[in-house]
Amino acid sequence: MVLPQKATESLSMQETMNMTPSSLQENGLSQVLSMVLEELGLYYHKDVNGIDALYSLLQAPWLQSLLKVHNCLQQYIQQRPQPVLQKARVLSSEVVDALRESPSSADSRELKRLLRGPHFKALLSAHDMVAQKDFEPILPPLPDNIPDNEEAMRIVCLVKNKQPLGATIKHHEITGDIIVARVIHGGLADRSGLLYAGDKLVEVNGVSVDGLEPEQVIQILVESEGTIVFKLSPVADRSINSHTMLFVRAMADYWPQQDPAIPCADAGLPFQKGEILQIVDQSDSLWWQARKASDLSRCAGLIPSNHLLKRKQREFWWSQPFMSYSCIKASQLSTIGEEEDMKIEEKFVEADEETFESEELKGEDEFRDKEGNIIAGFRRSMRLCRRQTHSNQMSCYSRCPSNCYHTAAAPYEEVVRYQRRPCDRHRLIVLFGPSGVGVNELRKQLIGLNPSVFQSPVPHTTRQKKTYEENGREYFFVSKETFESMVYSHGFLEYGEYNGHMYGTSVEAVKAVLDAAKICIVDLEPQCITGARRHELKPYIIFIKPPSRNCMRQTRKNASIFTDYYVNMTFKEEDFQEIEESAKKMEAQFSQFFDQVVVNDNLESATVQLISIIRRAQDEPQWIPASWICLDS
Ligand SMILES: Nc1ncnc2c1ncn2[C@@H]1O[C@H](COP(=O)(O)OP(=O)(O)OP(=O)(O)O)[C@@H](O)[C@H]1O
Repeated sequence: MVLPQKATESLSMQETMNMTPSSLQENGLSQVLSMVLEELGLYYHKDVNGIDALYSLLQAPWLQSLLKVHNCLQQYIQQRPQPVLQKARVLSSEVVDALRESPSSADSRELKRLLRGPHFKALLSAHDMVAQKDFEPILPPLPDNIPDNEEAMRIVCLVKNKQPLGATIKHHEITGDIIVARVIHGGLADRSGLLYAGDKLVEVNGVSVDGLEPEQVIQILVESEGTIVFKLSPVADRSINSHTMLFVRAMADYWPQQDPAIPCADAGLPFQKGEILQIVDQSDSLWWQARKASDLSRCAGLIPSNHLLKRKQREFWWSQPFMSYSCIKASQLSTIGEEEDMKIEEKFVEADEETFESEELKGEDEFRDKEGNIIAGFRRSMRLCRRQTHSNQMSCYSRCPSNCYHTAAAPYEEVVRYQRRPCDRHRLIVLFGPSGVGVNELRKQLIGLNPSVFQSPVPHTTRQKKTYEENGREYFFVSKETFESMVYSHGFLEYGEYNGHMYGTSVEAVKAVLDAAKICIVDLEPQCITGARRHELKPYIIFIKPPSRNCMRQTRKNASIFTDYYVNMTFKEEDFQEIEESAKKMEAQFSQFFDQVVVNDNLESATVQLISIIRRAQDEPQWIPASWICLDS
């Protein structure tokens, strides 16, 4: 790396710090940057932590170019540029004509290509419109009957178009005057820059609002066409809105039209769990303004503040009649009583719990790669343990059949855009879905197709090692005490008991896969998702959704369902029904955690889709909880 020479005329770091903002602007940021670089040069050989990275960043050509652009723009901000000509578009066409007739060269060809580009043409057209002050719409002249003593009044003319005005009004609590309650960020009133929250409304289109109700004023606004003229008494102490931009993930649904408490339902922003919102105004402690990250061009809408939405959730939860139900039915889980009613066809292989762990079944219980090596994480006992735990834990007492609120959970989760660097661990990939939808099959497909990229963690168990097993291959075989101490230290993503033995997927086993630079794929029960949402794993959660009933009938003709007591049992209508119902409940309860949803219709296409989603999850920017980044640093 070439270090800069210390110029004799440069300022020291201390002098740089002492520069006033105006002197900084005069000297230009790039000059300051070169001074910082020189100063860093002095420390370069002193082995100061992180100096190499900072040095290369400051020297980066893109940063230098950006600074040049910044300096040029800075000049224009101060000078208020005047257009040199008003018909740049015409001039550009003339230049293209002239170039056509002149001898061809590489430069002339490039210039022609640039000038004929649609973006460049549009830019010149925009330039001409600004230069000619060709602004639409033309506002009418101010009324000339404004009394001289009304200098404290402001007359605002807004041209009504199809958009709403973007402001709400209300009675002042003490004076009873009609005042602007709030101006919606990005709406017509906000963009005009002429209406502020707290302004007192005096007249609308020449009609005095004195003694009118806000609804009557709104009626005048609704009925007026074209221009609306407001006469306002400006608010004395206008609060400067700092407009802190914050992105959050909605952890609950909100429907303004169903909320009687919202100040203006039409100004509300409906949202669903999992949607990313940009909060643009938090100046009101009860009603924030936000817009959806998926459509930042729209004007903002009202949403309940964190505190208010939490209160609403609690109130809603308590207002529901009590009823217990299992949020997610343990699919295909049969009690002994139910089993008696089941018609067992001859071809089914019946197996008891012991048989599942017996030597005879070990072959079909295992999943091997092309070389015949065992691939961990697909053992039947582990899956049965999960199912039993699932059935024991998932009996969720809820008062809201369609929407199981966690009253203590925050309704918004702050998120940031995260781009994994190539040197970072891969993100953990979590697949989940109703039992029987094909989560394991898809996991198998992914690992089978590319075992050097995808891997599942090796689970832990307290059961005895069999003669053909190896510690760390099928399972990590540990004592009950070790297992329990791992449970107490939150060392498991999921764990449970089956047939008197403990089974679990440890965080360390997942980290071991990630540390080997592989992509770790786990199949988790939904109730384990919150526990898996850790900064060091940065899980990317994919919900595997069943296709339509018809599609399941068609595609699962030769598929066999995995039950506690039977292997190779074909799907029945009630199995499909249970899968559908479980999926609906999972979506209602956990959709706020979904990063993606994949419909498992055709196995091949669902696998291809998953591979592409996983690649994007690792290589492209994604929204993740801000706390994961804070904890990282
Ligand atoms: N898209 C598909 N088309 C056809 N068959 C499928 C498809 N996806 C899965 N299957 C089959 O459906 C059956 C159940 O799948 P799988 O065992 O993966 O379910 P699961 O979601 O892991 O549930 P469980 O853990 O209860 O077994 C298997 O026989 C599997 O091969």
